[in-house]
Amino acid sequence: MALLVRPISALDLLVLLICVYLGRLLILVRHQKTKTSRLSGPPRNNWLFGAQRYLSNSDNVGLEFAKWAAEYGPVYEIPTALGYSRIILTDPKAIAHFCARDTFTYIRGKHMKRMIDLLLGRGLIWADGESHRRQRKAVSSAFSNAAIRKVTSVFFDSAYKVKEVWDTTIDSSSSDEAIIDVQHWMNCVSLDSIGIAGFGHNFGTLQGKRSVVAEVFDAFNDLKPSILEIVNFLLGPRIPFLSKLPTERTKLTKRWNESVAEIAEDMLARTKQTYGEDSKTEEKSIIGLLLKAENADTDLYIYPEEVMAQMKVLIFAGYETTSISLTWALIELCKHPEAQTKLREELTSQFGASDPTWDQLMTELPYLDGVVHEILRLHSPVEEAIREATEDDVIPLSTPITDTSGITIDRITVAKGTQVSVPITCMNYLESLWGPDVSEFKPERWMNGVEGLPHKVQEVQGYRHLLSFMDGPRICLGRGFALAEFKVRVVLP
Ligand code: HEM
Repeated sequence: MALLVRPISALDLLVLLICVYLGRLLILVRHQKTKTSRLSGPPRNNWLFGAQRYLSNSDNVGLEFAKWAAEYGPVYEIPTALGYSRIILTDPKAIAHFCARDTFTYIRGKHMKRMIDLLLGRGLIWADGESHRRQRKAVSSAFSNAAIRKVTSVFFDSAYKVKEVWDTTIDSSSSDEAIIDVQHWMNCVSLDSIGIAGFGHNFGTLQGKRSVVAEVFDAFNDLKPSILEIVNFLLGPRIPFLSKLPTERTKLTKRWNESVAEIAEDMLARTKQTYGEDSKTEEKSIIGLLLKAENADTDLYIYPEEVMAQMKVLIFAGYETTSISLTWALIELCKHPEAQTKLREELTSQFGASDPTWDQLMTELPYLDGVVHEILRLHSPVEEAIREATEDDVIPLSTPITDTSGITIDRITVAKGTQVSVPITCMNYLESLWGPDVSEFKPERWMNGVEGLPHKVQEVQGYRHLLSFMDGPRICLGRGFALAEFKVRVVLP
């Protein structure tokens, strides 16, 4: 009997590969489902994208998560792409457990790390575990209170420059009105501040200088996502090669990398020249500390390729977060003239026409403090912290929940590979924590210190019981920098 053997075609190979991929996917999904607690959550209406398409079209993801928390309980799961799901934690004890294990048991997924690598290199935001600990130690002294105290004058200088431009615009307007693009100016303030205070480099955007870095950021924001990008965003975590597809975003990422690398190399060269090998000059700037760390004799060793990455991280992390918060501060103050009056009274009664020092800004202006924290609560620029479990884990809960089989549980099991998330903005919107006035702009709620906050809120760990800067090993490194800049900007509207 003759056996007909057909050569394997490319199509056969493709079908085989797809079958292997889907088979592996099924096994993984099954493994996670059997080892992870069965939690309630919104239904899976779309197998391909799960709830991600719905969330990416939402104006306020925090409110969506808060709505689901009210419906399904403080810990629930949402469907994600290709049959997977993500656990959402709003229970304070569960979040504390998660944050304490951040960078070791919970790390960013492979796809996210690849995207960070392309954009920022293998610096602090990319690193996990011991590598993260070492890098963080190397740069954290640059953000000490003593360091921020020294650069507060930079924030005042930038604030005065903006005030001057705005005064001129208003004075030269022929009518009673003048249109000011607040977001644009807040971007300039943030970029110039991080440049001067962080690296001694003046981007000069407040003086109207063109900055490629700012242009690339603007282009990123204006980018209308192509089909490829949407597919990469939604399916990339499960189909990693999608992040390699050439898109407009990858072109912009390349431009951003080149422009920052150019500035960074220039800064590195200048700083090395200024400090010199044996210079006794005190190192104040972030770049100075990074260079010090580049010397292998110190215990703060950072590899040369990480120095550049760290600089990208600082510009990236410090630029838009602060400018978004500053813009929201001005919007809320415009909507609440009574808050403006209270702020002015507090300032003029204590300091007249002079500028408060860093210490006074931090401790002697309770209403200003309330305004700043209320903005951070209502308009947190970072929406969610998503991680993947590197091992099976058990997360304890402060409030028992009922799983889908009707059993009451006071801890949940999480299988290796499961996505777990802290929905930062949602935590700030939960009526169950903050009370019925949760959506109101009320600086007064911060006036009696953290003891004045509702008891439930006090169960949340983190800076002032807010997760806007996250918590644990990845808590925002620049929070002191951001708060000082924020307060200076709000006292000089
Ligand atoms: C209002 C302003 C800011 C907010 C709300 C904010 C919030 C955050 C949050 C939530 C994270 C953690 C993200 C995650 O774990 O996924 C973070 C990380 C970080 N932030 Fe900020 N940030 C602000 C301003 C700044 C500024 C001005 C700088 C620097 C000058 C900065 C530097 C960093 C760095 C370096 C990290 C990474 C820390 C690590 O992975 O160890 N941030 N920030």
